[in-house]
Amino acid sequence: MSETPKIIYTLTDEAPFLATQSLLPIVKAFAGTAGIGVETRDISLAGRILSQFPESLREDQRIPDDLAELGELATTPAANIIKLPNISASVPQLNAAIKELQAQGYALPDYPDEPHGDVELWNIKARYDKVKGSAVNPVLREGNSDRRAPASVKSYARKHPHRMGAWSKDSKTRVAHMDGGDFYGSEKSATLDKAGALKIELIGKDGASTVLKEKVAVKVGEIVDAAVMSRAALARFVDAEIARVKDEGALFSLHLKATMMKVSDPIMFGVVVGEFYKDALARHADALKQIGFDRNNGIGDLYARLGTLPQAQQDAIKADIAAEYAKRPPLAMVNSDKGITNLHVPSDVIVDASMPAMIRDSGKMWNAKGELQDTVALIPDRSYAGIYQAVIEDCKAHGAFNPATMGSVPNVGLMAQKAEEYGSHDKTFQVESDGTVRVTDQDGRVVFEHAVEAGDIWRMCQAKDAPIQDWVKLAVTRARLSNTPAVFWLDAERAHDAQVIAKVERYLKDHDTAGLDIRILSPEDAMAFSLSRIRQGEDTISVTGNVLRDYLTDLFPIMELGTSAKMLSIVPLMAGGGLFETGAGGSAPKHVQQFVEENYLRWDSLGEFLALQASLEFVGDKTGNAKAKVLAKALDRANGQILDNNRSPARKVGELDNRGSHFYLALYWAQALAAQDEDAELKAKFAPLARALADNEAAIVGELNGAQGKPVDIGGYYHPDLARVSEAMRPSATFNAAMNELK
Ligand SMILES: NC(=O)C1=CN([C@@H]2O[C@H](COP(=O)(O)OP(=O)(O)OC[C@H]3O[C@@H](n4cnc5c(N)ncnc54)[C@H](OP(=O)(O)O)[C@@H]3O)[C@@H](O)[C@H]2O)C=CC1
Ligand SMILES: O=C(O)CCC(=O)C(=O)O
Ligand SMILES: [Mg+2]
Repeated sequence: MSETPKIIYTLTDEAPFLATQSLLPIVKAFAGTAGIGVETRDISLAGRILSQFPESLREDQRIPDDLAELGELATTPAANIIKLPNISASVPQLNAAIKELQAQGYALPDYPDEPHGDVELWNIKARYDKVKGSAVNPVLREGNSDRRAPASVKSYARKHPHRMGAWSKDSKTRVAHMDGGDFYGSEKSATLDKAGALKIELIGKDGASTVLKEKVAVKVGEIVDAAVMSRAALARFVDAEIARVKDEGALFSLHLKATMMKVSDPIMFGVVVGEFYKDALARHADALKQIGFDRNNGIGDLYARLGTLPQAQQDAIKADIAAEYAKRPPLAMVNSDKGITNLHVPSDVIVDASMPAMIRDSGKMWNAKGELQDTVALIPDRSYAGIYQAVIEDCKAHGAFNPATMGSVPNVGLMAQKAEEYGSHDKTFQVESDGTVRVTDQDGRVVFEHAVEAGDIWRMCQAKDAPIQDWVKLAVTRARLSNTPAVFWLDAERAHDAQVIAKVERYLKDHDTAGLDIRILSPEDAMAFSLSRIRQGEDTISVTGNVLRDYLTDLFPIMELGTSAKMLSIVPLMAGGGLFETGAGGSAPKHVQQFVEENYLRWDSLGEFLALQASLEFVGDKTGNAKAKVLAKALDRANGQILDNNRSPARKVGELDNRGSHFYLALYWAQALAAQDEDAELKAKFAPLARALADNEAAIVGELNGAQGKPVDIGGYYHPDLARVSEAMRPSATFNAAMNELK
């Protein structure tokens, strides 16, 4: 007898976690009718933290390491995981979560900023660092990524185009990047012909060696690369841009991925903070050192720590910062009402979402007065900055894109087994002294070396051969299935990409590509090509590495659909299981703020609906569970109806919100099951529910919308009270009673 099929639904953070408390009971009830078990695993930031410190907690407070369990599961054919977005915590977020948990009675240690020589503190820091940044996705993503807008979603967007800000030919908006001394310019890459282990050392000017990493296991055929970002060159670039942007009269903004690139990008963020506030920071260097200000955590860290200084000193520092602002170009704002700037917290402006939002808004960001203004976007490294400049140039020349007519750019992304930059954290170092970073193989041969200076960021990335083969295959399969041209976005001038191109050319030969249009173009050319097609209403598959996967799967959906929440995001796991990610965006902190202030949740769960449908279909294909297929087909119809009848969450109190959209999902799904004739048992089971929900539609929507409009206390931000959230998210007694009948 085969085991009961099982879907794992992840509990995460912020808006998707809140939404889950309303949606999950529906999912469990429906899936249960096909004998499918739906289990949850907690991979939230708070959950990840708690699981790391059992010895600090009471027995009843301890929780297992669900993420580690799912990481293992992902490498087996049994995996069927629905993964919602989670917080990739910056240090300020990590500290806030620890504080909240401590206040709730969890005796966790503080995050040690500088453990110095203390072994115990290093151990604590190491455990927190495991939880920090993008700690979840790389663990679960044991496959490559297939992200696209389903046909129904694309056709809805064409019929109901979202607003796109107009572009002017003389917009001052541009991308600023370095011209040398960056990762792009220094990258060296090699394809290894032997399995073994690499060693990373820093050789000082005096010839002494410091081992940075003793052993990096490598497989045969693996591509490794290493690159260095010069601290001095970065600082010079920032200084020059500060002056230039001031002359141009645009906003100054910085776009990094300090969450996912958790070692390198916070340091780069810190360099920009250091240059922007240079004089004030220098004048108060001693006091700031005393209070433990860390520029890598943003200027917000300074304000958070100021309180311990004498009032007069606080005032002096604030006055000097204000004086600094007067000398600098205006900063792009995250929240102009609260005075939160682009340089406050490294996790507020994240390049994948921030650049598309700016492009959607006519190339503008918010200034201190809360008005939109042209912006210079600093994306220091050249590896990917050019793609955004290409979009900006296209919009300046041809105007904004038109969602009613534009084509689509789905993505096939290389990400399995921690491919490329996003797997580099354990091989990224801020260099402590001038010298040479040298990588040698198991036979003592030098693989590559870089001359470095103190403060530089050196990093090494890996991309294994099997994932690359799988990625090429996935690209060809998608090109064939959708009969769409596919472009590999690879830059022959870039060391790493040159190695990948050789493999792509080799592995394409393993497939029947007759009649397919498959090309390899540099990212800038691929962007120009895809944009020219998009304007003709034509689709082009982007086949990219891990970083461009991230960037493009927010950029194109945000332009095409208004949001990346409506993306189908599938990860066919290499071991045969399935990982179904919901949407392509994040955990939407702004939505939580609105929810606690006015009990209105505008999170759109369409991504969850789409992922669930794919997951049910996967159960059906894999286990021959015919009922799962019937459920999946009916859910597909329900998703179409949600779109056609405009039952997605709106944005304001009084309108349908996340909970209302879940009610309509249940209604349409039940109706589709009651209407089908493939499975009589399901038909009989869902007919009464469909009737009850339809008969009570007005009452239920009245109860759901009636709850809105006042503050809700959910007992925490990172670790809210489950019972309170559940109560707030299920305010319709009529709906709850009808759902109970299904059991
Ligand atoms: N897969 C994952 O686990 C990911 C996690 N993250 C994490 O999410 C957090 C926030 O990241 P950030 O860059 O601000 O990106 P978000 O995607 O969370 O937010 C950007 C904006 O996107 C819109 N949005 C995103 N998802 C939805 C949805 N389902 N329904 C409606 N609107 C949506 C909202 O815009 P508006 O309200 O204006 O419509 C939102 O304010 C960070 O901690 C980041 O690390 C980020 C990306 C992916
Ligand atoms: O893991 C993260 O931090 C973010 C992931 C992300 O943005 C993406 O995969 O699109
Ligand atoms: Mg992303």
